[in-house]
Amino acid sequence: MDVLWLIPLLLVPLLMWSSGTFVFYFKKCFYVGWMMVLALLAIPLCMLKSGGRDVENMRIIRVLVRHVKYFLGLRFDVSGWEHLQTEGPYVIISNHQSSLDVLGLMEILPDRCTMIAKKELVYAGTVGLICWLGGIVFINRKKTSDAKSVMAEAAQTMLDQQIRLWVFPEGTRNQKEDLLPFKKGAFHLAVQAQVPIIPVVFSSYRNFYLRKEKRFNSGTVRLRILPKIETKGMTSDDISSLCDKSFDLMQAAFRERLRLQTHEQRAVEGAEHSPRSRLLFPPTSPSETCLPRPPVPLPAPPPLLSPRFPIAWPCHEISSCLVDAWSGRPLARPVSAVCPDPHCACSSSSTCTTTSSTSTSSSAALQAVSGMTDGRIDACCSSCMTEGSGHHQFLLCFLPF
Ligand SMILES: CCCCCCCCCCCCCC(=O)SCCNC(=O)CCNC(=O)[C@H](O)C(C)(C)COP(=O)(O)OP(=O)(O)OC[C@H]1O[C@@H](n2cnc3c(N)ncnc32)[C@H](O)[C@@H]1OP(=O)(O)O
Ligand SMILES: CCCCCCCC/C=C\CCCCCCCC(=O)OC[C@@H](O)COP(=O)(O)O
Repeated sequence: MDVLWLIPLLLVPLLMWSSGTFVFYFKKCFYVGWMMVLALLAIPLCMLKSGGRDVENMRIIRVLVRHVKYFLGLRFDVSGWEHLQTEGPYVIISNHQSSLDVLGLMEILPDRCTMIAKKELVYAGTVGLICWLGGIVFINRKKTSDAKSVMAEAAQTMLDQQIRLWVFPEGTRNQKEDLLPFKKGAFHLAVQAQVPIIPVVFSSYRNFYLRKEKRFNSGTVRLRILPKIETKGMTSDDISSLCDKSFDLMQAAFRERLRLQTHEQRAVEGAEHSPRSRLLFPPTSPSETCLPRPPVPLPAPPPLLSPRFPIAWPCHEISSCLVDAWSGRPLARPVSAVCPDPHCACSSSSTCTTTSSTSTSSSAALQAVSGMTDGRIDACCSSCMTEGSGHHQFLLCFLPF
């Protein structure tokens, strides 16, 4: 009889190992259940600390939620911290893909910051109660006039109590490849309070989380905090342009990251198909460069296949040639220069050559175009093009020392 209890214990790891769909539901249920438990723990702590609804309770919630990412196999890589070093109140806006956004939000949540949320959330059991205790402002999205007056009140409270507010201007969850058009509330809020807006872009979750396909793997979310947008002196006439400007900035950052993710995914898939050679493949379409490129050999990845190895991309497609696959940071700068290599066959039918040494002529070429001196040219010739003058140009990856 005792042995029967072992069956579900064995079954769960077996299903986790064999079924992606099971992993998806298991992780989702765990997430919701565990957040409910954490909220239950947080309620008495918040009551003891503040005696009721208070934005300071967000500190407790933040501390309690920070470890949840480890259970779900998620990493958060944050850039632009300096943009959050702003005194006083401000409005943070970010894209909204899933309830998992709460984990990223808690990674960077500044002090005295709470959120605007749909009113339905207040009924979400212990989570609803903890949201209320954390000072979350609930709005009725179906009644614009109500939402407007609640937000006008929130603008005043921001100033009176030095509070920061986090708004999801898409107004709903969105897992498409592009952001949804922004609602105007966040911008009215910032202009009414005359406080800056700090945009935060979450990278697409599609590499690890696909709701429709029922996939929930491990993955890294990149959070990019963008420079603040001032609203001092703006009036309601400026709302539309402020909204458009914010949207354009965030959309550009989201798309740029998505492009990198696509390359990363392709490179990883490529590496999986060719584990011994670890080669990167030329661009997908021959028209992307003027000549076929040789595959660029990658250094051996460390044991256990950590993705921390440089990947060479077609330089002309993105703003950096070599990207650290782990952090996404550029390792090298692409520079357009007249080809310094006398053997470079950019002009004719054969392939572009690559060079990994610093030759005098290439240094001179680099200095001429970029003023950079201390560095090494690597993985050169990602694309070559013939200029009107007949000079053959190509892109160099410049690795600063
Ligand atoms: C331990 C456990 C821990 C748990 C932790 C939990 C953390 C929880 C995190 C929770 C995360 C939860 C996350 C969530 O729950 S996300 C869902 C809830 N959040 C939102 O919906 C926020 C974004 N929405 C908006 O801002 C909308 O604009 C609102 C809802 C306000 C109106 O919606 P509507 O659809 O109507 O939008 P519209 O933009 O077409 O506007 C229509 C007109 O109104 C004008 N207008 C708009 N606003 C204002 C204003 N303030 N003052 C004056 N005027 C204003 C506007 O200019 C336009 O006029 P015009 O320009 O066309 O003439
Ligand atoms: C009485 C029990 C009710 C159970 C309800 C479970 C509620 C979820 C519980 C735990 C999840 C953890 C934190 C959730 C906070 C995230 C809120 C969220 O992401 O709401 C979605 C909202 O932004 C947009 O809603 P729609 O996409 O328009 O829809």
